[in-house]
Amino acid sequence: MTHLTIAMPKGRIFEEAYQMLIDAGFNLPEEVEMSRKLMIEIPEENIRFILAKPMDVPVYVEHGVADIGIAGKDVLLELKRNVHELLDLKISQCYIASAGLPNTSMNEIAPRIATKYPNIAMNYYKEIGEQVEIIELNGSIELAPMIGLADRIVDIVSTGRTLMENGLVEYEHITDVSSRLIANPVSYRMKSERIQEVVTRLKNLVN
Ligand SMILES: Nc1ncnc2c1ncn2[C@@H]1O[C@H](COP(=O)(O)OP(=O)(O)OP(=O)(O)O)[C@@H](O)[C@H]1O
Ligand SMILES: O=P(O)(O)OC[C@H]1O[C@H](OP(=O)(O)OP(=O)(O)O)[C@H](O)[C@@H]1O
Repeated sequence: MTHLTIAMPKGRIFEEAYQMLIDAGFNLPEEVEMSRKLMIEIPEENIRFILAKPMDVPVYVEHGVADIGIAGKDVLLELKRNVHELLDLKISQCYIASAGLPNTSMNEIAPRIATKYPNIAMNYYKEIGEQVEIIELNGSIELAPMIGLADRIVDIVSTGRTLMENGLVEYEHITDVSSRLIANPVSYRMKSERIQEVVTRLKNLVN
């Protein structure tokens, strides 16, 4: 059986994605999420997992140190790495939207947009013909309009609870997001049978 290295995102996607692999019939230990280990060998399946920051998964896959990986569509759109997108796993579903304080219009001269997705935000405002100033943050994006740092944010919305509890409203729905199975292009050719088997087994669960 060909060896596979799989890059998994730590954090909120991990548990659902790992459970999906178990449901797909892979013989994996149940207690892995309790561990602090970042590299886990599963000799029974000839699989090695590496546990990376969600934004770093496509980097490991593009460089070929992981053959396949699981990444949010938000991360793929933001980073535009050279990886193949094989399957929409339809987990961690959410969307990217612009939001701000209610009943406010954007400053006419270079409105300020706070986001952890500078490329997605820039492309969106370019498409709709708005010239904006991007303020890049790493988290707690909703603070920016409340404290007067930005006119709008571009961020993930799932239940809408974070917006609501911080007195913000959604303005534009930008794009839908879910987690995707991705592959290194060379691995995809060299290990096609093994990778295709993973795709087929996961596809049965998605449909
Ligand atoms: N509220 C949410 N509901 C559902 N999915 C989400 C939500 N927020 C983010 N996601 C998805 O989960 C992925 C990982 O998010 P997570 O919050 O675990 O990490 P992160 O905030 O990007 O990284 P960090 O480890 O720096 O906190 C995102 O790339 C996105 O696809
Ligand atoms: O619509 P909701 O269900 O409230 O989810 C949306 C929130 O979830 C994410 O934040 P996260 O928990 O990852 O925190 P951070 O980005 O501030 O680190 C996202 O950046 C939103 O703030």
